[in-house]
Amino acid sequence: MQKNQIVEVEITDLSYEAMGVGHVDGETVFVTNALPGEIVKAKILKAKKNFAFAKIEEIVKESPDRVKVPLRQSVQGGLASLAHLTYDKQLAFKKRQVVELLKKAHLDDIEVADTLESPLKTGYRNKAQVPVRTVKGQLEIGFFRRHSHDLVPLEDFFTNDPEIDRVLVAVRDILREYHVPAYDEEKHAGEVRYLEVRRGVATGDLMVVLICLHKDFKGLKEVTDAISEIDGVKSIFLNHNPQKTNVILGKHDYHLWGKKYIDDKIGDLTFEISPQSFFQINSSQTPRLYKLAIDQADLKPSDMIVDAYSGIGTIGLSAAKYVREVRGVEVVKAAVKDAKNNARLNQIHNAKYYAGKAEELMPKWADEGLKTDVIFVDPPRKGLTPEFIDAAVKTGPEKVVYISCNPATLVRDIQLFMDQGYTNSLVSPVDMFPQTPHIECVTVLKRTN
Ligand SMILES: C[S@@+](CC[C@H](N)C(=O)[O-])C[C@H]1O[C@@H](n2cnc3c(N)ncnc32)[C@H](O)[C@@H]1O
Repeated sequence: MQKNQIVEVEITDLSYEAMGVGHVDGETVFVTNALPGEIVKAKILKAKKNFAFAKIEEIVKESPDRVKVPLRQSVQGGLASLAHLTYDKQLAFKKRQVVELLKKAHLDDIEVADTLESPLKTGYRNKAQVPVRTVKGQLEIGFFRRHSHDLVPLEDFFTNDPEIDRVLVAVRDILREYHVPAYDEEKHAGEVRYLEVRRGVATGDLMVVLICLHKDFKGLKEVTDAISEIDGVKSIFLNHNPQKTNVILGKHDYHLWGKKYIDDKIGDLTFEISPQSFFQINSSQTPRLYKLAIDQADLKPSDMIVDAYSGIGTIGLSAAKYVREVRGVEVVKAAVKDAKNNARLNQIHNAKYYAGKAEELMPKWADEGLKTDVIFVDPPRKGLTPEFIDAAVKTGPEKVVYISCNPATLVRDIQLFMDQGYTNSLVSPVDMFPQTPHIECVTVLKRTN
């Protein structure tokens, strides 16, 4: 296959990134937005030695599972790259990904539950970070076209809470009104790089974060005053990111107006969330995810539990009433401060949170002789480290409840726990990210000796 060649190809599978997979002359071709069962004419965009990437020119035979997507651009841009597949089939796709990863690791005897559907299928995101750039002489918000930094202007982001889109558009209009320059990546000049908006779904509180090249700019006071007038906005920050980087947030947040956090609820608990703290994105599904994890832990009043990768303490604090003691560890200091605060706010007195890397604190605790009954882990995509797993096992937990946002590292880590005498019989995918290929799972590892 060669660049710009048009090939006719039958799509036989979906890749983990939700690209249609087909074969031409024994070589694999990945076609954006194509679905299994379809025959498409596709244009080769990039050809490598044994495989190629392509985009659809014409659908010759359409899948009955194809959904006509209202926002085709955003789907192509990767914002919601599964949106062209019916929701039922999205759930089945996610389950199958987990089944196949387990099979590849020769762990076929572990059962995979049906993916737990999300109550909200669109408009579920309680946080958005969108790029700000100048397009045709005007400041725009939108998304970067796939594999590029070309901004496609957008007002309806499809998976965002519509209240968040309302505020994004209102802030965009204020920036235009006060002639604030958008960031220019090539010249490393201008001001606003990204807009972040977070919403406490239970309270309606909205936080706006202007992610900027400089700490201050001409008109910042007027812009802040105007944003504070937007209905529902309770908190405004400036995040300073002076680096030439693709990383969205800089290290420092400057409080501009209002509260220093927003409030939200999970179940009957209230949480204060500051700008850089992790909070589960899909508020409609989070209580169901935590319930599954806590039910599977089968907690006892005498239990000592660890909440590792604890964020603002949501899992440990949700479990605290069932157990004797909770100890949490989290690397982001502001999140640990939030966790301590949240324990106080909810009058929970048996939970302590510590700042540090889980792979460093867990070995320290194990060396100090800590004994645990249940360990909850909820790491980022790269999963756990062997050092963490060794130390966790040393504290003797009967169960390790693993919440994972990357099934590939989950399967790797299940094997590591199995090597240390733990068993696993069921992985439950939970759909936290409808319309995207991202997969969240919950599973429990049980000690056998
Ligand atoms: C997927 S989030 C889970 C947060 C929380 N359990 C929740 O449900 O909201 C992962 C968390 O791990 C934290 N983290 C990342 N690397 C870490 C490390 N090496 N040690 C401890 N925490 C870490 C991140 O800051 C983030 O808060």
